[in-house]
Amino acid sequence: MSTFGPRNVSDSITTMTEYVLPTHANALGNVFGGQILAWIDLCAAICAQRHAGRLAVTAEFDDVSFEAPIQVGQVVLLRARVTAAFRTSVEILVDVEGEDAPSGKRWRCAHAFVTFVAMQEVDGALKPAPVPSLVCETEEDRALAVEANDRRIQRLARRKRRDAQRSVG
Ligand SMILES: CCCCCCCCCCCCCCCC(=O)SCCNC(=O)CCNC(=O)[C@H](O)C(C)(C)COP(=O)(O)OP(=O)(O)OC[C@H]1O[C@@H](n2cnc3c(N)ncnc32)[C@H](O)[C@@H]1OP(=O)(O)O
Repeated sequence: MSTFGPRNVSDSITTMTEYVLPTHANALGNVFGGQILAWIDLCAAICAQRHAGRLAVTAEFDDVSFEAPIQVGQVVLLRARVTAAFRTSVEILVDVEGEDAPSGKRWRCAHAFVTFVAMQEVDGALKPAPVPSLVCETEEDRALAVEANDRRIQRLARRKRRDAQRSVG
């Protein structure tokens, strides 16, 4: 059972804006995929912790594909939302867009589903802790929550297969 009351999807929506500097970019002048993943992780972590009311750690990143590049001098916009809350874990969707600030032009760059697990300290060690349930406010929220259940089933099946392979090896 959750130690906190239910929370709305809108309570934890998190946005971040980053300016792409030369230190973020590869030799082509495009932002590194790994840098985008780091920003996704941070944005999702803030969102998960806002929902959970606790520290939360990254458990799994689902597949991420980079649909269009973002270049030095352009802007990266990230928006994270909770799509589903389970017992101790939440699924977060992060959408990433590029923006050319002077013209206002925006384009879709990437999206990722990331699972975070809420943690609490027990006898000096961090252990998974219950998260509040999620209140869907819109039709889109409800659709994402249904799809999140399917993704969770697949994710946990993958985890089981990995664990089984490790115990054999
Ligand atoms: C007090 C200290 C103050 C410190 C003040 C510092 C403040 C500043 C903090 C900044 C924070 C920023 C955070 C950024 C984000 C990181 O960078 S976090 C760093 C990277 N991540 C990690 O190091 C996590 C390492 N992994 C682990 O610790 C453990 O595997 C986990 C994720 C806690 C899971 O532990 P476990 O023993 O397997 O737990 P288990 O009970 O089996 O499962 C718990 C839940 O995890 C889910 N789960 C586990 N593995 C998976 C998986 N692969 N896929 C999906 N779900 C999974 C389970 O389904 C379950 O969910 P529920 O069904 O309960 O909803």
